[in-house]
Amino acid sequence: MLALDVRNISKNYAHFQLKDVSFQLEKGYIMGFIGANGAGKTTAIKTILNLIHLDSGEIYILGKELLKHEVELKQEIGSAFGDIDFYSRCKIKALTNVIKKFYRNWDDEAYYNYLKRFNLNENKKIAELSTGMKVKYRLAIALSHGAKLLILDEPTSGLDPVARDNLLNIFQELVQDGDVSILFSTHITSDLEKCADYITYIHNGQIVNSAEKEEFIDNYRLLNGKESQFPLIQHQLIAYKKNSFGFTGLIHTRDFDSSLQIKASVPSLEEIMIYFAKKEDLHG
Ligand SMILES: Nc1ncnc2c1ncn2[C@@H]1O[C@H](COP(=O)(O)OP(=O)(O)OP(=O)(O)O)[C@@H](O)[C@H]1O
Repeated sequence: MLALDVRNISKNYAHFQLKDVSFQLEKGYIMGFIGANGAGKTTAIKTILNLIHLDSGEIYILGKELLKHEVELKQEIGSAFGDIDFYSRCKIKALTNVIKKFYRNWDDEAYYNYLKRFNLNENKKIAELSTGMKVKYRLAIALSHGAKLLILDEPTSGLDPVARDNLLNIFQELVQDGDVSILFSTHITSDLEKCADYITYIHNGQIVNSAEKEEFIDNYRLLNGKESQFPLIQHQLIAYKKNSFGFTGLIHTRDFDSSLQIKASVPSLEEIMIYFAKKEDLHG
């Protein structure tokens, strides 16, 4: 079953378009949503939460159409949106007492377990929470109302390496039973290498690729060739950099002719992103 099915969504802003974005997340898995600054991650995430209206397309969550079942689905979605900084003078305890009234499946026992686990003191004011504590508080809320789909915009940014590692471990634990699914955006590709099952890559408002992580990476090869080899392959390269020995370039695996004897390796996610950004510089 699909936890999330995004079908051909589009959104037009004056200077940016989300163009025909489609991707699917299977129930019980973690999907990393990547792309450069301004690529459209937050815009796409906001449409999935129906915080902004679509111009076209459809979104299905846990098999139900978002627009038709929004109230019901909001019970099943845990997100890290809604700025809690607004309630800075409020204590965790007081804010939770307000929030929990919105959720029919609220589970106090689970909530207190998460507070304990995340080392959160409910007598602290929101203003007293560090970035990492705020992420954990939001997660505690999402997990205590029985959310089946977590949609998180850069949950690990601003966390120190230890806190990040802890959070990624929690993500992995959450999906273990197959009931919870997670979509999270990030710029930190090592997060994805550690815990994402699927990767969706958005570039200039369009999906470049959405696939299982190993398959995603296997779509590309990083070439390291001599100057004399460059003309043989230049037109197949997604992007390249020249250096004093020759060139390095990214290519779709399907376009690579291994008989050319050019050294090829499997790129990292970071390298894939860097070369896609470079493509703009090369082709305008
Ligand atoms: N309300 C809005 N009105 C007009 N343009 C907008 C609006 N919100 C976002 N945009 C534009 O949409 C584009 C994509 O922004 P978005 O925040 O979705 O990118 P992002 O991938 O999340 O970037 P980052 O990694 O920097 O957070 C940007 O060019 C931005 O200026």
